Amino acid sequence: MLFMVEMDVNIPHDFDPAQADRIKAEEKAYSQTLQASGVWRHIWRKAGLYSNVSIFDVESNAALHDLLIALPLYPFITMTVTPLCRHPSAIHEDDR
Ligand SMILES: O=C(O)CC1=CCC(=O)O1
Repeated sequence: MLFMVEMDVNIPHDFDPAQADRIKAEEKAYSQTLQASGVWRHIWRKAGLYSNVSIFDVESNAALHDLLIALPLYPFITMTVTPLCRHPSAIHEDDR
């Protein structure tokens, strides 16, 4: 099952910068592990924003939920989740 997840990150200005850097490093490692596994298919920065748009390929809504709430930055992220399905004009076999 494919989902588009838009993540807007908002770390409070008075949050400890060293702790923020540690959490960002954990987030990067977590994200890159899931990208390598194929579950986190795409991640794109929204230009000019501390936001990304990501595509996940997971087995179920519950699997996506578990993955998202485990994000190290989760307490600082506002998310929008959109289920996706294959477009009839898609030419790439993995767009499903
Ligand atoms: O910087 C972001 O958009 C938040 C984020 C998600 C995965 C990652 O590595 O950073």
